[in-house]
Amino acid sequence: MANPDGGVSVKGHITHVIFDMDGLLLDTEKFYTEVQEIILARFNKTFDWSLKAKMMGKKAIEAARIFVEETGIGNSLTAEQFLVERESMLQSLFPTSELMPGASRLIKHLHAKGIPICLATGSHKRHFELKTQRHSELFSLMHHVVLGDDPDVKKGKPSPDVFLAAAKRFEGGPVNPQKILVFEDAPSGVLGAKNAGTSVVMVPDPRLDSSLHKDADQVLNSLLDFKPSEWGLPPFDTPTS
Ligand SMILES: O=P(O)(O)OC[C@@H](O)CO
Ligand SMILES: [Mg+2]
Repeated sequence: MANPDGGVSVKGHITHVIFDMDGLLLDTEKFYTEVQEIILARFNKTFDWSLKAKMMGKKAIEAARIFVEETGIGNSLTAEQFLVERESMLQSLFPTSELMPGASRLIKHLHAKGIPICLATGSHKRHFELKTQRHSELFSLMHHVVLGDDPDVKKGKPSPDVFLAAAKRFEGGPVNPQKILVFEDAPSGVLGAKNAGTSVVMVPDPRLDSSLHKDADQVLNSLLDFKPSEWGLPPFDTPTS
């Protein structure tokens, strides 16, 4: 559980780290929000953060079904049609993806200290490639990447599938989930990681209702605020650690 002051109540000796991608390492959630607002405007409806919270972190088709059902537009637009409609807009936005604050510093630090790191995202391969094309050097530091369309990921977050597949593929895996720390921004992702038995640091968008932080072991405003030593990980070399 998260402490109100953002402190750690569950300390563990972490040896491996799993990163979420969208909204955690890359500032891509804003693209989904933008295109969903455009589509809903056609139906004279508005997109809000309670719906956003239900969609984020999920596989594309799962999020699409939630979108058409919750907004009540399902009779006019199917989940499949919604995905087609948003695709051309997303394809032009994704290559402009930028890193979230502190993402590069943390990935490079853990890699330099020999901590095995990997990625576990709901994004499928085609979108992953578009989003990371300007950041291939950084993402190449990941030991492996598990994508939403991976055959081992039968169900998207909050199912533990993507995290269990990620834990299995580390050198000498499967790694004991108690030794793994997951970084997530989405409520479904935090729950998926807990369902896999790992510890979770949540870095939520400030617009997300704080009641949705409750399953995380630690809640931070930014990756820049992460203190590796609180989790038994090597500290940053700079004084800011
Ligand atoms: O699991 P992440 O990397 O957040 O990706 C999910 C994404 O498809 C949008 O929410
Ligand atoms: Mg995410």
